[in-house]
Amino acid sequence: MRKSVYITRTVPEIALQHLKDNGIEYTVWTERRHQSEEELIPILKDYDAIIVSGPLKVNRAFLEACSHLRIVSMMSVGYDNVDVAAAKELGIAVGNTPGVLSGATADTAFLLLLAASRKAFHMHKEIIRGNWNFWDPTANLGLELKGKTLGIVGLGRIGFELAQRCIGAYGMKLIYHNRGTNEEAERELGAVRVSFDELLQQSDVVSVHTALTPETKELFNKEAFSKMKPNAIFVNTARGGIHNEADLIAALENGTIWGAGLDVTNPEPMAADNPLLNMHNVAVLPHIGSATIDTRNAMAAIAAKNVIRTFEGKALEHAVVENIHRL
Ligand SMILES: NC(=O)c1ccc[n+]([C@@H]2O[C@H](COP(=O)([O-])OP(=O)(O)OC[C@H]3O[C@@H](n4cnc5c(N)ncnc54)[C@H](O)[C@@H]3O)[C@@H](O)[C@H]2O)c1
Ligand SMILES: O=C(O)[C@H](O)CO
Repeated sequence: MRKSVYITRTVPEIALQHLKDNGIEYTVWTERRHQSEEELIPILKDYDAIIVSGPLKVNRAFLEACSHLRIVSMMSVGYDNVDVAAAKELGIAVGNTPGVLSGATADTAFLLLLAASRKAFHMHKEIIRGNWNFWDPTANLGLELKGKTLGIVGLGRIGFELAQRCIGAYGMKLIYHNRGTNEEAERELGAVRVSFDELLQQSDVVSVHTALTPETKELFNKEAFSKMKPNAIFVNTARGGIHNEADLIAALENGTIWGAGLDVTNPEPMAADNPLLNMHNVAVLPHIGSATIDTRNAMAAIAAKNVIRTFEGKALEHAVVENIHRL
């Protein structure tokens, strides 16, 4: 049986090597733009599988048009752009790449937290413009993190690694809000589970690490920001849809909260004139949470192995929708 996979963006070589070693034909879309669903659907008629990197809407309509696919292999841990119920109904496996990217993404959250707390990105821009305002005792002042309270909404793999960094570096106290109890974090990091409102009220840093779901969509809105401390920093490395961007801008402009660090925005990319890009206490990155050489290699390898295992009729390395019905 012919086995072929379409890969929506250039991926690390290790993925291609795994596919070659297993006799799987592949095509890589090498242009530096994401193809639309409309462009992809006719192309995919000639393929048995797809490796997805990017914001492709793998919704019911897309899956129904491509119901011959054996697997949608996500090169990401997040799968909020996939209609999982439709994939299950149609018998299409869905794989993802959890765990291997937790450290790199936690590093990005930590970087954004530090950058926002010390206005680092703003001052970097000022230097480029030739504005060196140094040794001014009352200018460029930031916030310190030592002994402060870190509140994590969605304390899973990435949140745990961020907490380790904040506790190790600054002895921060950890509170969290989750659907369930994270016993490991309570035991190893002294985490205390609180309600969402208690977390907003008590935290000096609020970092969100849930998936984007109907429950978390715009969870951080005007009401949520209004409950936070005026010197609090909001960090989002999860998904831009979890915050309402207009409400975030207003909260920062009004001094409702102190600063923000964002690896994800709503929408992506954000407009070049977005006020967040010119705020002193805000650090923005273009969704690079997992973008290290090691991590992207590891993600690419899992994405390829999930395809290979599907063609072999084996359980996926990491499954959102298992291909078990094919065994
Ligand atoms: N910026 C990036 O490049 C990047 C990289 C990796 C992951 N992400 C995002 O980070 C998310 C988290 O990844 P992870 O591997 O840590 O996931 P995870 O599943 O290990 O952790 C998520 C946690 O959120 C909790 N949760 C889910 N819904 C909740 C709700 N409504 N209220 C409170 N808690 C809730 C879960 O119980 C879980 O503990 C991903 O879904 C993805 O969207 C972004
Ligand atoms: O979910 C993930 O893995 C990252 O956001 C990359 O899309």
